[in-house]
Amino acid sequence: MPQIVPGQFPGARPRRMRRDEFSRRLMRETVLTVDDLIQPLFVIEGQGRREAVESMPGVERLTIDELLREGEELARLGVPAVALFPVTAPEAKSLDGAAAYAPDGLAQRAVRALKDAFPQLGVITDVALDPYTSHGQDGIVDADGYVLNDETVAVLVRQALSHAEAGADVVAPSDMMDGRIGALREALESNDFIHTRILAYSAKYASSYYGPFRDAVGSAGALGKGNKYSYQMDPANSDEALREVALDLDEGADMVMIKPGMPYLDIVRRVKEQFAVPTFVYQVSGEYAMQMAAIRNGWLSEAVIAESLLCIKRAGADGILTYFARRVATALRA
Ligand SMILES: NCc1[nH]cc(CCC(=O)O)c1CC(=O)O
Ligand SMILES: [Mg+2]
Repeated sequence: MPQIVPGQFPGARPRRMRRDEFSRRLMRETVLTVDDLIQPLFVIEGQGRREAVESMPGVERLTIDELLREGEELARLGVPAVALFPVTAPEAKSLDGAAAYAPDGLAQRAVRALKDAFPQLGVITDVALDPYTSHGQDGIVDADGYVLNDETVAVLVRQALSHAEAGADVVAPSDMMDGRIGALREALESNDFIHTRILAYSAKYASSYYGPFRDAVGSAGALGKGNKYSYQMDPANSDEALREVALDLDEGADMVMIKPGMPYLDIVRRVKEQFAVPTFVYQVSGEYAMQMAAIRNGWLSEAVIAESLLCIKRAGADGILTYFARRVATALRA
């Protein structure tokens, strides 16, 4: 079909297809649906309480009974899964993060309660030690504060097994230790948790967009001026992400994740093109905070929410962890 008509201006009219809604709809390549959404939720001890997270307007920390209300609504809306992030009281934190694998810990109780009440709602748990360590790092540290790899992986294995025991459908290591996917897979297999999926935070960058999350789980104070540069990736790198993803897939990951989202969509595209595996993106707390701040100031329209998620999907994401999940699912159902 000749597109350019020689000697005529304009030579082609791509606007023809954009003229009417019917042809815009027919040529639309990407559609955001409820099936693409995962809702992260913060869990606290207690009963009948919701605490606002100041740097994340509209996001609350929930006691388990309130978590069940939220789970009911998300299940009703058809959101496929939630990702749980427990908040540990300062007195329960320790150097070795041992509270992470307590069989009756907050995370483990939250998983049990959700799976009992809403078996069809997928439950994803966070495998990492930062909510449980007194120094706010994702692992065990040596005398110089360096996060020890293999010692940390041993604890992550105990933590993941306690989540699987509680009924978690998916364990999601967000720590970036080397070799942890292989260790988790082997431990799950040899303990008969053959159905437990692993969502690997494979390319997790040392990002300043995590600030509001650290406020939400209370790891910001513990971490202080510390940073996570010795295990999370340098935002300058892209080839390194491909290597991390390749290793995690070899070690037995079912799904891989890139985090944060919007500033890292080139990574999402490279990963999806190279590996063609289930690829997830975390639209992180800072991305949420930025958009909410601008919307609340009247500087941006709330249409940016759906646009940002659509663009993440267009880049190659099969699913998105987003604090907007419930809001978007509600709008999509309307
Ligand atoms: N294991 C820690 C963890 N798990 C998820 C997030 C960030 C999520 C967000 O910002 O929304 C972080 C923060 C960090 O690495 O310091
Ligand atoms: Mg790795």
